[in-house]
Amino acid sequence: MENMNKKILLSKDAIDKRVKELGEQISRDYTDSELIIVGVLKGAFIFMADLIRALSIPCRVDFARLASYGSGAASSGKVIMTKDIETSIKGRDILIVEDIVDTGLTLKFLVDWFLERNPRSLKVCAFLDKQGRRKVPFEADYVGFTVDDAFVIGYGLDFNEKGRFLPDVYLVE
Ligand SMILES: O=P(O)(O)OC[C@H]1O[C@H](OP(=O)(O)OP(=O)(O)O)[C@H](O)[C@@H]1O
Ligand SMILES: Nc1nc2[nH]cnc2c(=O)[nH]1
Repeated sequence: MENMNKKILLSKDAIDKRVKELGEQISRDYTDSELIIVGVLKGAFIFMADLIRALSIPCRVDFARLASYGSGAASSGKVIMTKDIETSIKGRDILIVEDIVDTGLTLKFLVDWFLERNPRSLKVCAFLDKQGRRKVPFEADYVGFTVDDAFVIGYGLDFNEKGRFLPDVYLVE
C-alpha cells in the first residue's frame, strides 16, 4: 500500500457531516422503534460505530460476516455466510449497515437470508454505493455517497487488509 498512488476522495470532515445527516434521518424514520443494527464484517465496523453515535434513538447491535469465492480477482457470485447474527429478528425492525455495495451480491444474499426470519421491517444503509457495478438489482435505502467504478480504501475499507484505519477515503491505483 505504501507504494500505491492514492488520492483523497472523501475527507474526514465530509464523512462526519454525511454520517451525522444519515443518523438524523434514520432517527426520524425509526422514532418509537428499538432498531436492531446489523453490521457486515469487516468493512462496516468504523462506519457503524460512527453511525450509531449519530442516532438519537436506542438501538441494539449485532454482526454478520460474509465471503464470496471466485478465481483470482473475479467473484464467482457465490456468497456464503461465515458468521451469522446471534439475535432473534422475528417481528423486529432491522437495519443492515454495510461499507460498500458493489455487485450487490453480498447484500442480496443477506437480505434474502434475513427475510426468511420474518422481521417487521428490513432496510439497508450503505456508506458507499458503486451503482454502475451491479450484477444483481439492488438498492440501498440509505446511502452515504455514490462513487464511480474505482477502488477505494480507508474508513474501514481495505486493500489486502491494509488501510482500514485511515480516517479519510482514498482512491487507489
Ligand atoms: O456488492 P459486492 O460485490 O458483494 O461487494 C461488497 C462487499 O465486498 C466487501 O467485502 P469484502 O469481501 O472485501 O470483505 P471485508 O468487508 O471483510 O473487507 C464489502 O465490505 C462488501 O461486504
Ligand atoms: N476496499 C474495497 N472493497 C471493495 N469491495 C468492492 N469494491 C470495493 C472497493 O472499492 N474497495
